[in-house]
Amino acid sequence: MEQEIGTWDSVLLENLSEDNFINNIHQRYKRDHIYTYIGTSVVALNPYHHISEHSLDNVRNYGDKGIFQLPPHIYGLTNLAYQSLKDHSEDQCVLLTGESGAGKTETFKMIVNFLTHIQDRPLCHTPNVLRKQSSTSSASGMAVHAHRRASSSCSGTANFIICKNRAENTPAAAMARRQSPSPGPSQRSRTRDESIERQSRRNMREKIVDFDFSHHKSSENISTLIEAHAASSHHLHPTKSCFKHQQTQACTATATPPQKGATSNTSPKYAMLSYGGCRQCGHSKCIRAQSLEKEECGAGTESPMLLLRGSNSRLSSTTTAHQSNLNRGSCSNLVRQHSTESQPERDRDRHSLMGSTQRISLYDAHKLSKVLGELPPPPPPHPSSVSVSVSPTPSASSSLHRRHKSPTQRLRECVTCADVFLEAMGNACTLKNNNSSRYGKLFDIEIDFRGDPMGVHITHYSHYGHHHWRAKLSHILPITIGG
Ligand SMILES: Nc1ncnc2c1ncn2[C@@H]1O[C@H](COP(=O)(O)OP(=O)(O)OP(=O)(O)O)[C@@H](O)[C@H]1O
Repeated sequence: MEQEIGTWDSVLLENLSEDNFINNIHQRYKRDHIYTYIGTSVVALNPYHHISEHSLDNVRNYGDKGIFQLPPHIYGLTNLAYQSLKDHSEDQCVLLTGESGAGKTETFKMIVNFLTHIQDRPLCHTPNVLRKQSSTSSASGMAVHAHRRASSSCSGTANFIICKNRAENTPAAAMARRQSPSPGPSQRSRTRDESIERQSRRNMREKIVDFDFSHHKSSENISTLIEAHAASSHHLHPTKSCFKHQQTQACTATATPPQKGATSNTSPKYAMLSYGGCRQCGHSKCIRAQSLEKEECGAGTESPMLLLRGSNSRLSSTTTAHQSNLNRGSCSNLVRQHSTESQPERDRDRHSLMGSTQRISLYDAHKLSKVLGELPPPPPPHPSSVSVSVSPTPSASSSLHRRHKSPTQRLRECVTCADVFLEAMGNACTLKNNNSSRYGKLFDIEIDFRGDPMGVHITHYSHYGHHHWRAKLSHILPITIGG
C-alpha cells in the first residue's frame, strides 16, 4: 500500500492554486501513483506501462474500506458507487472524460474488473435485506430497465459513461458553429436541437450483452426457455467472423408469419433499410448480409416482416412478462436479435437509425446448454412457420450441425460471442491512440439483488450524444483523466 506521497485529496492542499495542484499530481505520478482525488472525483493519469495497483487484492481491499480510508484509486470511487447502489438502491453514474488516449477505456475495464470480483468477498448483507432493496428499486429504476428486466430481481443499474472530448471543442468546430447561417433565434435553437438529436440518433448503436458474471445460478425461466426452444428449434447460431459484418439473425420463436397484405406498424422505409445491408453495421456491401438476405427471401417473402414483428413484439408497451420471457428464452439460444428502440421518440425516427439493439444472452445460454444436454433433438419446424434455418443452404445445415454441439462447446462459443463487449471498446486510430474508441459510450451495467453484474447495455453516441444523456443524469461521480 502506498506511503503518502503528495496529498491524496487535492481539496486538502494548503495553498490551492493551479501550480500546486499540478505539482502535487506530478509528484505522485513520478512515483507511479496515477490517481488523485478531488473530493469524490478522481484525476487519473495514463502511466503508459503496467502498474501493479490493479491486482485482485486491491479489489478486495478497496471493497472493504471507505473511499478516503485508502490511497486514491479508481476502485475506491467504484466501490463508493457500488455501495451506494446497494445501500440506497439508487442508480449510480460514473462519468469518464478525457482526451483521446488518456485512458478512459482502460479505466472502464478496471471498473468492470472491480464489479466482477467484488463479490468474491464474503457477503456482509443478509439476503432478506437485499431482497427488500430489490423490490423497492424496481419501482424507482429507469423505465427501460424495469421493462426489460421485468422477470429478474434487479437491484439497480450503474451507468458508466465514456465521454469523448472531440470535435465539438476543437477550434475548427467552433469556427464552423460561428459561420453557420443564422436564422431567427428561436428557430435557430430549435433547428440546432433537432439536428443534434438527429445526429446523435444516427450515430447511435446499442448493444445488450448479458453475461454470467454471477456466482449463483438461478433456475428462473428455465421451463420457459425449454418451451421456447422446443417451439422454435430453428435458429442460427451466430458465427464469429467479423463482428461488424456478423449477420443478425431473425428471432422467430414467438412470431407467426404475417398474412399477405397484413398491415404492420413498421414503416416500409424502415423495412427496406433494415434489409439494405448488414444489420450490424449498415454496410450495404456486406457479403454476409446479402447472402443471408437471399436465404431469408427464399424461405418466405414475409421474412423481413417477421424480423420486424419480432422486434415490435419485444418493444410493445403491452408486452407481457411471459412474452418477454419467451424473447429472453429465444435469445438464450444465442440468436442475435435485431430490434428497434423502445422509446416512443425513437420509434418515430427509427427509419433514420443506423444502429440497432442486439442481445446476446450468455446467462441463459449457460442454463439452457445444461438443460438441452439432456433433451432429445427438437422436432422439425411446423411448415407454416417461416424460419431462416429451414432453407437448405450450407450455412443452414452447418447451423443445424452446430446445434448438436456439446453444452460445453456451445458455452465456449457463447463466451466468444461476448467479443461484442470488447469490440465496443474501440478500433479506430488517432494520433494519440492506436486503439481509440470511435464513439462516446454509455454502459448500463445491471446489478442484481445480490450485487452481481447481470449484463451490460452498451449505447454508442457520437460526440454530440452526451448532450442527450447529460440532461438525464442526476448522480454523477466524475473521473477526469489526463494523458
Ligand atoms: N491505467 C493504465 N494502465 C496501463 N496502461 C494504460 C492505462 N490507461 C491507459 N493506458 C495505455 O494507454 C492506451 C490508451 O488508453 P485508452 O484506450 O484507454 O484511451 P482512451 O481514453 O479510451 O482513448 P480514446 O478516447 O481515443 O478511445 C492503452 O492502450 C494503454 O496502453
